[in-house]
Amino acid sequence: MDVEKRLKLITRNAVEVVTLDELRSRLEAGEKLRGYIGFEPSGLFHIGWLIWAFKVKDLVEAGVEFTILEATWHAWVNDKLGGNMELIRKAARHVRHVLEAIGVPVGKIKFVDAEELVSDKDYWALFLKVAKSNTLARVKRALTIMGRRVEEGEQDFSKLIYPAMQVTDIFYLGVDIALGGTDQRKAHMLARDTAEKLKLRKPIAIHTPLLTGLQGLGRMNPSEVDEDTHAVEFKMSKSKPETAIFVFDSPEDIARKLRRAYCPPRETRFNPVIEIAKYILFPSRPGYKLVIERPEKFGGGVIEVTSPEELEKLYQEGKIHPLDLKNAVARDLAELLKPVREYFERNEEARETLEELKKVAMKG
Ligand SMILES: Nc1ncnc2c1ncn2[C@@H]1O[C@H](COP(=O)(O)OP(=O)(O)OP(=O)(O)O)[C@@H](O)[C@H]1O
Ligand SMILES: N[C@@H](Cc1ccc(O)cc1)C(=O)O
Repeated sequence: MDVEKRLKLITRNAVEVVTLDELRSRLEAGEKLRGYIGFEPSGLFHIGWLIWAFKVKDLVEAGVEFTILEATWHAWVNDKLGGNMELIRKAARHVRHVLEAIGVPVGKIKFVDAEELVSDKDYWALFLKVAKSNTLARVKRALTIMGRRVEEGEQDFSKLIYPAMQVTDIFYLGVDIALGGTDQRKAHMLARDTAEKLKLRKPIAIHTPLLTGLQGLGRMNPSEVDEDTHAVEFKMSKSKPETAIFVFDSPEDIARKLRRAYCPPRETRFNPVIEIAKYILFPSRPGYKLVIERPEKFGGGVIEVTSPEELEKLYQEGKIHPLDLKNAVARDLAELLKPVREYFERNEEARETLEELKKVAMKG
């Protein structure tokens, strides 16, 4: 694959690449690129995670050597699953099953448990170097990468070391590319600045969009919501199961959840139904068309939408009714997730892990 093709594949559907020039020059130099993403194994796989999972697929296809970090210790620091490591590890296995079910080439990916990193004293030596290169104020500003407001992050001291651990992960794994949703930007910027101070190579950051939870913004006005507030309060999150569609949900559950979802007429900003189409359905395969049917009593007919831009335009002009949009999105999302449901039916171990996690995770 030539450089332009690889570049296109690596960057498509991403919100930003920091920086594109660095990525291009490393590709042009013919370097073997290594990338990673970390996640906190602490619950069930929601559809927001498909966005980064599709990007992992693109990166592997573009020849990037990829590692997935199961951030078990970070989940502990972040009070997930009551710090129960056995459950945290099960949650990590659940994610691996889902990735396999949606066609991410897990055989070509290296999975690393954070336990491995922290059992090496070199990791902690590196951690101290990272910590020494940064002020407490700077680290505090990055606390939103844990999905918490800064004040919450100060509740117990362990949380203050989380951002420096995440930066240390990047250097310890020696990756060129750090992938994550836009809520991870502060960790990646901290890593880039720290790299400069420690004379290490700056990681390139690739950020994918964040899917808004089904509750939307509630009574907030979209123009009043900044990126941090959106990430902490309104993104779809496994810690708030009522806001999420899970990848193993039945078509009926998907339809029911979407019928109740926030979807104000003509408003596309932070509209989760529009975003599911834009970030998940359109990128899911080339040539995808969203076919929206209008009931007979409202004049009938079918609208075929061929791009996210067209969808946004038609919706803003009031040419698509929210309920018709919800029905079309529910139908195609259920179809997209069929292989996941089938995988969980077939694979007993995956099903058992899922059932166990459901019991704990659904309690919130
Ligand atoms: N709603 C979302 N849409 C897209 N990406 C997401 C979403 N939520 C999390 N991510 C991405 O998934 C990765 C793992 O995030 P994380 O473990 O914090 O998930 P989470 O669902 O927010 O969990 P929690 O509720 O426990 O904070 C990160 O790169 C993050 O940016
Ligand atoms: N902070 C990330 C999880 C993570 C942890 C460690 C890492 O090295 C990378 C990512 C999140 O909450 O989504």
